[in-house]
Amino acid sequence: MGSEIEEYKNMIPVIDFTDENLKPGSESWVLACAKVRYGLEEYGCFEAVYDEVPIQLHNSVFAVAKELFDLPIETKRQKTSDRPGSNYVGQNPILPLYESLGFDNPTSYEAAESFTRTMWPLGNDHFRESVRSFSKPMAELYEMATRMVFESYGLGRLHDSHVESTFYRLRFFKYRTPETNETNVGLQTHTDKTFITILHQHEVDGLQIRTKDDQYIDVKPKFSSFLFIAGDACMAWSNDRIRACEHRVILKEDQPRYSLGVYSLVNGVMEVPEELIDEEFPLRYKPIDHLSFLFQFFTDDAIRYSACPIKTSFGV
Ligand SMILES: O=C(O)CCC(=O)C(=O)O
Ligand SMILES: [Fe+2]
Repeated sequence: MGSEIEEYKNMIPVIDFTDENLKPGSESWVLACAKVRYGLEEYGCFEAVYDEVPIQLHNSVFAVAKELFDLPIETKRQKTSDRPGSNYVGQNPILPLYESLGFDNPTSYEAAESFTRTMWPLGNDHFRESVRSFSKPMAELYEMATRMVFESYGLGRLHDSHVESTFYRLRFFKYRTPETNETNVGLQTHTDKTFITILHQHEVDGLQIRTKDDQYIDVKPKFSSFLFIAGDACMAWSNDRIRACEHRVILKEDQPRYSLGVYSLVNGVMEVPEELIDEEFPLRYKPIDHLSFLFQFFTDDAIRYSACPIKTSFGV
């Protein structure tokens, strides 16, 4: 196993979740757990290949994403919620190319229908069902991959309760093409405030990951590939063993870019598991209330613009 891990040094690991031999406890499972952990500790991410999203579904979810962004701005602004970070973002002079919109619990019929009706008062079954069909395999991928993360630290016993307290948020992203003399930065380098984000790109590339030694690696769009990214909450849960993935979007092509993010957010309070505390990693976080962290991040500029918001909120 050691030598197989060696092969993954200096590149973002790729794990094939479609592999039939990938059953919990099998040799390939144990190897995949090691790769997942290596990817998250070294880069804050890994690439998951998962063909439960066939190309037809990939195409239809991006076709409806385009339909969504083609709606008038006033319609997109109708999406409001008291949950932090779930409103429409766009026409922001600091991020002129970027627009983003989404909703919580995308696998649920009621939640998907309610969002769809906010956007299309007469309904849009194709939108609702494409989004639900895409979100279901994303939830499966999330459960399998987080099981590997937990098991790689000997914390398999905590995984079921993690999944029970997790909910998902689906967000659609659009970047228009820059005009002459305009910036080509779609999104500045940042970490996500999520536990995990699963990113999926369509045709036009632009996503880049920042490495520990300040290099940027391009992540190419592939229809059956998903980038599994650790957010600030995962970093804190792991007591800083896992890096929150720093990433950005740079527009290089003369076409609008679409992408999708499936966010995982955790209800209730997470504590750093005692197995992750030792001399090298003494306890670095108080119990973390993820949703109150999100609320603080979006309402308190002192936290939002601090060097590491989750440490400002919950560091010991
Ligand atoms: O568009 C992408 O691929 C990434 C979007 C992103 O990083 C974000 O919205 O936090
Ligand atoms: Fe992000």
